[in-house]
Amino acid sequence: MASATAINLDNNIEVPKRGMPVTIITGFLGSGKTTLLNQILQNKQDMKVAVLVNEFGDINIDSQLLVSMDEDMVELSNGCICCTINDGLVDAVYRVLEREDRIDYMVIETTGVADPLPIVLTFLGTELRDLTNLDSILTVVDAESFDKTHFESEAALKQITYGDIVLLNKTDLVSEDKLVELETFIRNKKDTAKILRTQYGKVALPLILGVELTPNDEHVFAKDDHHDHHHHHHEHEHHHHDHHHHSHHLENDGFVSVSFQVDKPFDVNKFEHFLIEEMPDNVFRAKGILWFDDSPLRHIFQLSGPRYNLNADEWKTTPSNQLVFIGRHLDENKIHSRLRECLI
Ligand SMILES: Nc1nc2c(ncn2[C@@H]2O[C@H](COP(=O)(O)OP(=O)(O)OP(=O)(O)O)[C@@H](O)[C@H]2O)c(=O)[nH]1
Repeated sequence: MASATAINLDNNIEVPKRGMPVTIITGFLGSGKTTLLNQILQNKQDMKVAVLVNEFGDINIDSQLLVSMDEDMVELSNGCICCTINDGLVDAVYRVLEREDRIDYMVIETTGVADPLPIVLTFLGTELRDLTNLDSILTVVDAESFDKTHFESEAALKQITYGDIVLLNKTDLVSEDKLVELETFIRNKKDTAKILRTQYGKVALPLILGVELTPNDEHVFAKDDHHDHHHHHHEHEHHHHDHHHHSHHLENDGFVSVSFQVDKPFDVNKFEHFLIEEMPDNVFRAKGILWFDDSPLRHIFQLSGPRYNLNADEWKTTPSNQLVFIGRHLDENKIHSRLRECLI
């Protein structure tokens, strides 16, 4: 734990002087991590927050959906942060630390299929240990779709095990009984976790930032590290410039991503038909920024489990279509050909 005296910022978040405080946001696909990040950015007041976003997929959709893309924002490319030796992450953190303007806090959003341990060890077990102060690991849980099988994903369970704070999110979609059942499950996995119920990630920031909950000792974590990362066969080599490889990780509990990007608009009726009639069942998560020929607006598409929605806002870039689908055993050719049929 950091022992340094804390400075009190206007919004009462206690930020220690020693090392830049870092919060890691983890949580399964579609649980509400980006939504939480937007809550933080909207309520941070005068605090300067640097954001690192790591996405599973070849296109950065999340970073385009954050409320501010201003200068205090840094984007971490879709590289692999599944490994303990994690130069991309270390470099991105250095870029933040070396900035001339003041940065008070760093928040990292991990991909939904990531085990957070390698990221934690990057902060506690490298030279970053002296420059940063890992404040807490926040785990966002989708109260509607999480159940005891945790999506047959080892990563989903690890995310809970390493969470100092668990945000039980989407409480609007479930009964009190289900919430109590999930809280019991979470406590059984980690009895010290602070559980907070949330809707759309709304939570008072002093409850989640500057809380100094992560033990500042890599040995607490390192005992869990052996079987996961040293003996675990990586399908990909570290071709940091070869995006195609990164979209086909086999180590992500079988989850793969398929991306589609094209500079032509969709016909809205054809796309709706695709959405309702042709969306493969094994797509667990999809998101995109959509361009329809009959609309001057951009449409934000979100699909998570059984639910999807489309919201319109203004284009901030030249219109184009960008979509990412995530699931197990996805047929890339089929998804691409169906989408091409939706184009004008
Ligand atoms: N009903 C409901 N929907 C929510 C809530 N929080 C988030 N959502 C919706 O859930 C969907 C996924 O939210 P995101 O914040 O993008 O989830 P994520 O964890 O960043 O997803 P990945 O980037 O795929 O890992 C979006 O459509 C959100 O609007 C909530 O509390 N209630």
